[in-house]
Amino acid sequence: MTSEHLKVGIRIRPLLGHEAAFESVVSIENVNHIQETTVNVVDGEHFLSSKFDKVFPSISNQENIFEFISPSIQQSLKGFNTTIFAYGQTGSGKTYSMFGSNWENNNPAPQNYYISTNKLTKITENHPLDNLEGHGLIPRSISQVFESTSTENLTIYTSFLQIYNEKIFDLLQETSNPRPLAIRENKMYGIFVEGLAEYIVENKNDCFLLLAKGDSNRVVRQTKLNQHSSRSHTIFQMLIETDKANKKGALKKSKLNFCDLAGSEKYDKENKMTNEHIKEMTQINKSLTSLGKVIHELGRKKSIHIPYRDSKLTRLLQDSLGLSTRTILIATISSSSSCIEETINTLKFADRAKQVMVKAKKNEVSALNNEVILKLQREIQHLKGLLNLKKKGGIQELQSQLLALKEENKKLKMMTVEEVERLKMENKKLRIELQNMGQVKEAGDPYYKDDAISLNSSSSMMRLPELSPRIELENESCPICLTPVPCVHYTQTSDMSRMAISPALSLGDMKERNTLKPIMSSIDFHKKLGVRYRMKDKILESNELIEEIKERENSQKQIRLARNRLDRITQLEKIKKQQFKEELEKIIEMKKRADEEKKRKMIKKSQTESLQDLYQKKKEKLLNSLNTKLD
Ligand SMILES: Nc1ncnc2c1ncn2[C@@H]1O[C@H](COP(=O)(O)OP(=O)(O)OP(=O)(O)O)[C@@H](O)[C@H]1O
Repeated sequence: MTSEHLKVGIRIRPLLGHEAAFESVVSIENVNHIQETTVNVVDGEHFLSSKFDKVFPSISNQENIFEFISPSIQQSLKGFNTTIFAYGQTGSGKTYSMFGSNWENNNPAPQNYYISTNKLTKITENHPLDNLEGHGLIPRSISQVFESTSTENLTIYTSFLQIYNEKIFDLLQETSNPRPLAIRENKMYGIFVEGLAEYIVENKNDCFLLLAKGDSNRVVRQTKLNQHSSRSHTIFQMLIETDKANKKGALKKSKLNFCDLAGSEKYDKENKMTNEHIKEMTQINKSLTSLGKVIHELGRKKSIHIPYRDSKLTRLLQDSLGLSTRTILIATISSSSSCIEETINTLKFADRAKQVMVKAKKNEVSALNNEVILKLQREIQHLKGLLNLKKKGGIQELQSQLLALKEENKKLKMMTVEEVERLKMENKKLRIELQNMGQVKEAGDPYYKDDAISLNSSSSMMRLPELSPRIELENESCPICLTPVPCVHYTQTSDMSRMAISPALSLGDMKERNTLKPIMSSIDFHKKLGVRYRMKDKILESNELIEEIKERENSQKQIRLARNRLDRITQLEKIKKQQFKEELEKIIEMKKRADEEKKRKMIKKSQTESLQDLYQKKKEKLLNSLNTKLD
């Protein structure tokens, strides 16, 4: 384990057209391409001079910046986790540095670079992916990963996410109605995003496609300082796993993260900002403040509490900040006097970041580690089971696999490194076989029906086995992320009675994107990438997701039925209660009326009696008076 400072490079952006009226306030000491390490920001009111690992003048090109991070990319292939950050004010050149001009404005409008037909033809005819000039750090790193090592014995998983308004979204999803994903943590995987698609990539073209796909899904908006300002933080990750053990019998595993942060922004008093824009700005500034606090704490010699949980960004990057990860910060600044305060703030942040110590260590695990072997065996069991089910629909076959696996477990203690490698290779082979099967609709395949609806003629999306009609689809929630469909895992089709699932990226969808044509031109659009999803307690393969979904759907159906029954009983109870209440009210009313009647009768009776009494008395009185007169 080696202890080192977080590496910080400062990139100065040249003055752009809209800054022509302003002067440059940023200067560098020792202006030559090797020793530039001190940057000065000076005007009548401000003075700041700070030293960093490297300061790139505005004339630097993408190659110069890449040279700064390239050794760390190489290290990531040796098992070191590596994170590259771009931090800076909005419009200062973060996305330009990370992605490069080739990738600018994918969203929403095509970039001039590509519309220029001469250039387009030229780029397309030659090797478009080798046109390094317009590539930033991410595409250059991808090229380095694939060019500097044989990937035959590597498995590389790629994911791409954005954090927008404190919610995490998978940028490699099919749906137009994305749903937020949750951060989870467990012993097996550390911190991870549940249900995030991790595509298996075999070459740089696969990676470029994913990068382009994700980039086109990113939220952008026009700000005062940037016409296409990124409004979300993005993390593009390559998870590199070796399939072959090294001389010491160890397998390596490393994460390569590229984090393009959204730019901090000040309230624009001149132009009225929409509520949505203000909300975005507040969330961006808040999460950048959290990042600043975490960096500040990490930079202190004795820190009691590091507030990783204050924002999704810091929580996600928890194991990439200050722990066992090589971290490089590229802080981008504008040299314009109009941005001086923001530039000073960025440099102060970068200054704090350089105090952070990281303890980079190789992520190696012995190939003979029981957990590794068991995990591989379990995966093979899963994959074989899925293949058998697909090929024969044979449960018996699956059971015999299980027996064989138990036998294998007995031999666990006697395993050799070669045998573990064989397991890894078998694992990879099975996954590819399974992946290929997913593309083709096979005759006699129990999962596919001839009349299954076509989702997209150019797409090779996998379909769910035909399910019973699902008319209440709109209210359905996804069994994976438990949010209403459509979501990352489910794509809603036009036919409301069926559902489609897209476990692998449909590259066919990319075909029509004008902006990406030069990059896409040499790519096999019908290729299908394998994908896995990390869940709370396991990893799901693309095909396995179908089983999982069926299972969850079944239990969800049971829950729904039970809920319906309960609802009906409650409803009945309510009706009965109402009826009882009405009956009771009727009886009370009747009793009241009877009482009144009785009373009335009694009154009448007493009135009649008193009348009779009076009559009797009068009669007697009259008789008496008559008798008296007669006497
Ligand atoms: N080093 C550079 N040389 C030439 N142009 C640059 C450079 N850096 C940035 N630009 C240009 O400046 C503009 C803004 O750059 P960019 O979009 O990369 O900024 P950002 O920091 O990512 O902004 P936001 O945070 O708003 O997304 C773009 O038009 C880009 O082409």
